[in-house]
Amino acid sequence: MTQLTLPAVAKLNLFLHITGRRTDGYHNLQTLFQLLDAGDELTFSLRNDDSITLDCNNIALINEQNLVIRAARLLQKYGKCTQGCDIYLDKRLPMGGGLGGGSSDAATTLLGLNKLWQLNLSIDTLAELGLSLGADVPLFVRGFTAFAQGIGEKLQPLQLEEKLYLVVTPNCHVSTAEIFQHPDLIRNSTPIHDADILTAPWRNDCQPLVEQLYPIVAITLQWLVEYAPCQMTGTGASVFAAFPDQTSAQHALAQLPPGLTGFVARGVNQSPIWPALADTE
Ligand SMILES: C[C@@](CO)(OP(=O)(O)O)[C@H](O)COP(=O)(O)OP(=O)(O)OC[C@H]1O[C@@H](n2ccc(N)nc2=O)[C@H](O)[C@@H]1O
Ligand SMILES: Nc1ncnc2c1ncn2[C@@H]1O[C@H](COP(=O)(O)OP(=O)(O)O)[C@@H](O)[C@H]1O
Repeated sequence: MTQLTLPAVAKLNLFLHITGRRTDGYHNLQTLFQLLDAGDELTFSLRNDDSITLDCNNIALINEQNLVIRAARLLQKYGKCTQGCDIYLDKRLPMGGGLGGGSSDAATTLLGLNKLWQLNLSIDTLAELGLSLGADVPLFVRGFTAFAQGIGEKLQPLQLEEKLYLVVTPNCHVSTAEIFQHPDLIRNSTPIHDADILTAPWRNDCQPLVEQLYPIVAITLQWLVEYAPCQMTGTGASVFAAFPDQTSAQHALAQLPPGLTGFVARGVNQSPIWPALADTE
């Protein structure tokens, strides 16, 4: 095999409760990660030398800081690999939207190059490598909808109803680091017990602060709530609501006010990367 094309799906945080702050500045949280069937796509092509290159439909993303490049270099070093690759990233997800696009791209890179370079590293090893790139990366390496604790890396798979979601992104970029550093962030929520995950009230502790700092997020939620109960995902700025069917979701999408972008996607319990990887066997 010399070439591989794989999806890098988005996630929603159906709830996000922040239960404390660790001494290293990271926050302990409890969150319900819902994978979606929509996202970016990456193509990996084997090279004869050890160079790693990135091309992308968004030229602003072609740089050494891209999580795709960082994941590829990390894996090449860890796996003592003498091969390189050319990577093409088809960026489709909004960035800085709390949809985990960068983390998902990194995870797909780890999984894809593990296969292309025939490193045979375990999923546990890839998840651990991924955690050094970002708190969300292990979720996408494992590729299942999950209840997460710790800083987001302690994952417990969950089977949820695979609902249809409308995801709406206002034209603003929310920095995850800015929100977690803010003095007004709610960071003392009472932890919920595993048994109460599906019944406890679902809310996002970052949402009140983000609505205050970025009024456009509050305005977007006010628009969406006219159609269905809605919430913010991650540290924003994207918001989402579940719809009973394609017709009603597409109808709301068609009414989007100027300045907002959106897409409809289905929640999935397992990432489509698993069947895609299996097809390459
Ligand atoms: C909080 C979540 C919920 O999904 O937000 P989103 O990024 O999706 O919006 C994620 O876990 C984020 O994951 P990720 O985006 O990979 O975070 P990282 O790069 O590791 O960290 C970005 C910044 O957020 C802070 N951070 C992140 C995760 C966490 N549990 N506590 C934190 O305090 C870190 O201090 C860091 O400055
Ligand atoms: N492959 C990538 N895709 C998107 N963003 C990336 C990528 N690599 C690095 N980044 C950086 O990470 C930031 C947050 O990206 P993203 O994962 O889309 O947001 P979030 O963590 O809010 O879901 C971007 O603004 C960008 O600077």
